[in-house]
Amino acid sequence: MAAESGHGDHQIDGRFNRRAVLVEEAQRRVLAAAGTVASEHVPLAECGGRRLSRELRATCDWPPFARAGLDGYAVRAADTALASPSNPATLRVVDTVAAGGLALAAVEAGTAARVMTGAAVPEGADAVVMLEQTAEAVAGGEKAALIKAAARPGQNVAPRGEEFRLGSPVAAPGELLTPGHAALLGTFGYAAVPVYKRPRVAVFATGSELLPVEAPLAPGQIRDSNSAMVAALIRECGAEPVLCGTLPDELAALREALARVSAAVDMIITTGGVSVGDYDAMAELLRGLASYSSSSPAPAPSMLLFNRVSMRPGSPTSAALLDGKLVLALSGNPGACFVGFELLAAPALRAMQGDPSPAAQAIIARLSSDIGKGSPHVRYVRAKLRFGGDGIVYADPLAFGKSSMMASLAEADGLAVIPSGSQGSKEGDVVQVLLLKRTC
Ligand SMILES: Nc1nc2c(c(=O)[nH]1)N[C@H]1C(S)=C(S)[C@@H](COP(=O)(O)OP(=O)(O)OC[C@H]3O[C@@H](n4cnc5c(N)ncnc54)[C@H](O)[C@@H]3O)O[C@H]1N2
Ligand code: MOO
Ligand SMILES: [Mg+2]
Repeated sequence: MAAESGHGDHQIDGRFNRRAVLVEEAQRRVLAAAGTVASEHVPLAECGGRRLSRELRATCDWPPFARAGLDGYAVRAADTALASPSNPATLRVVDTVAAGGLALAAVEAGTAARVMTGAAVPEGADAVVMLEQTAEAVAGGEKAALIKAAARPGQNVAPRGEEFRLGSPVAAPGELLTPGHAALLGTFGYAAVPVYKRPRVAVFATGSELLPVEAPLAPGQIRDSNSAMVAALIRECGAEPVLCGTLPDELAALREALARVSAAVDMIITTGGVSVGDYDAMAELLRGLASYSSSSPAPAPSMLLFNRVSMRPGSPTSAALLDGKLVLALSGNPGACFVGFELLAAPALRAMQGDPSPAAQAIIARLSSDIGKGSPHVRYVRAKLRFGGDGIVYADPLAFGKSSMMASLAEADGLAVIPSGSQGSKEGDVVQVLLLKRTC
């Protein structure tokens, strides 16, 4: 092992030789390494929450025919120009059209067709008068309708192509499909929908102190809570966690477990073991890699992307490519693990599914209390958002927000971004808040 100079003779393994990158640079490197996953077809009824992998267009005009918006009579508006309750227009009824049916007769001057909501408006008619403004009658021995209100041309008729023209775009690649999209795609006959596959993400919790969740506590040990948290976060990003359990703080065990799962997943997330402790084995594994270089012409299959990020919590968060697979090594501290996921893993997972704007959504809010101390690193403070009666959104910083703490994680709906600097932020300051509950 190469000796490090200037740190005392017991520091022989370079574990302190870590250069911090800015959050934006870390995000850029991870996104560049993430790529996109392959696509697949899913049944229409299962497309909600998936991301479309290619543009879909209207396969016909929509509506495909002039459509009655109400139950009533299809008329020529001109025939009703003078109609009123006291002076109704009397029109001979030439046909009755159910939704799904077609009129056999056209509506000519002096005639009308009874139509149901959703029926094709017969040729010749240009308006529909609602049934409530009509009465049935007999005129000259034939069925007639009394029209008691003047109709405007086009009234209660949805013209062909009003919403979509054949070939016009319906949904763009990367769009997160909603129930509304399902309706549109069904309308245009897309029984199977091309979507990005759900990225498969291996999750390892490293730490010899970790017990399975179902185990009773033992002295000095804790249950692995990161695996379940990260799995839930992965699902929120539309990806599929592959839970790989816990690993001891041993380099060989880590190396072997990661290599074994690598081919079966699109990304690997580990938690723990990334700091400078004697048993921080992920850090040791990553130290063996060549470092990222912006000037290298092509990425090497295995390289360290970064092993320190200028942020709190989560400064030891690391990322690498191992045999071409993106590995995000999050901190073991639950708060830092959560923040590292939101800032680095979540955008990568969204980008892998074609999301054109994968960064966290942010709003501007007013801090409701001081974030006392300054920091050389940008800080992400768990906060609860609140709508003040004054129309302003407030960010209430939550108690128990330290990196090692969990109590505020469940409650937080945003991360208030406190810029680096000597001051911290004060009550009333306007800050950016990254939203944890995405709406699009
Ligand atoms: N001398 C220094 N010590 C530390 C530094 C430093 O710069 N110098 N950095 C601190 C910071 S900041 C962080 S963050 C942590 C990062 O620690 P690791 O990522 O190495 O994580 P571990 O050491 O494995 O564990 C930390 C903590 O989290 C608990 N943990 C771990 N895994 C889980 C899990 N799956 N579920 C629940 N809790 C977990 C673990 O028991 C520890 O308490 O390092 C600081 N130290
Ligand atoms: O960077 Mo660590 O995550 O503060 O505690
Ligand atoms: Mg550690």
